[in-house]
Amino acid sequence: MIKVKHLSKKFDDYQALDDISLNIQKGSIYGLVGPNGAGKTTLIKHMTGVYIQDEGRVVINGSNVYENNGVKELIAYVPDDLYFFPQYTTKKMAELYKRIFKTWNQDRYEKLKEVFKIDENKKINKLSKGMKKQVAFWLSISYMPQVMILDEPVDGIDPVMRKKVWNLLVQDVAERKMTVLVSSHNLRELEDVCDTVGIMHEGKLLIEKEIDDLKSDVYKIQVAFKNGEISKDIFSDTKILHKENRGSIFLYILKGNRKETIDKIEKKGPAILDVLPLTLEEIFIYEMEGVGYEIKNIIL
Ligand SMILES: Nc1ncnc2c1ncn2[C@@H]1O[C@H](COP(=O)(O)OP(=O)(O)OP(=O)(O)O)[C@@H](O)[C@H]1O
Repeated sequence: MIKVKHLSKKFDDYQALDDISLNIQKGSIYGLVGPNGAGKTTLIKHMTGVYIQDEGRVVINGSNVYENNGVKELIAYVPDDLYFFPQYTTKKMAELYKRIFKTWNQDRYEKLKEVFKIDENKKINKLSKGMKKQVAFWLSISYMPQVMILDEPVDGIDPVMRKKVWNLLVQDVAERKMTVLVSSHNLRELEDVCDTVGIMHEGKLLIEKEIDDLKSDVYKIQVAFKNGEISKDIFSDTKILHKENRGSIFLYILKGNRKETIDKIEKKGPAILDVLPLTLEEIFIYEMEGVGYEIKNIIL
């Protein structure tokens, strides 16, 4: 559905995107994560046809996006930095959308009044930051887009409304195979909704994986041996992302063949061996640590 092929972009001498390729399947939710300045918004602005790339292509439904109104009509884009016409109310925006988008669904817009509970006659610019985000999402999902591209969609929205926004998104993906790309720093919430996650760093895509694979690939173990030693050959086929010890108990974050490594440890007869699940947030932190983006222990 969405293909980004070898996309590169420089702002003057700064390489903001460096040979990015990614694939998003129809009817799936792709989570784009990365530290501040990684290039997420820049990538999104190429995917929505705002920026023109230096090299590469963005293809949606088989066609290039840039300067292609036919393709852009399929996409709803909720940017991080929202803009609304100064005098417009939500109702007036809905009337405008109705004229612009053939797929506008008035019935849905009306039904979602119950969900968003925002006065549609109030000027949008007079609403709070979180309410503006809600309005942007409400209007976008009411024209039944085939693709939704969302940059920090729940930033500033309260927890109850955030849950409702995610639920609406998941519902449209399940019911009408909408395709979603969402950038967020809220990894706990992304983890619940995404099928695939892409981790960006310094303009590059470090990792792109289905979330289930990502979680089975990176794992945490707690291990202890009676003699207190761990032979190095246990980890010969695996990458140690992180290691620490509390007394004789060692905690490892490992990446690689889980079964082989666990088998090797078990053969050595450990006193303790626990394999613990990792959250997406932990995976992100350890992967970033692996590329030198460390979380230093700061003592104040
Ligand atoms: N229009 C621009 N002109 C020059 N540099 C830019 C421009 N837009 C972005 N950049 C630079 O490109 C890099 C990537 O920025 P971008 O906004 O894409 O990051 P991001 O991953 O979305 O970050 P955040 O999580 O903070 O929103 C940054 O170093 C930024 O300063």
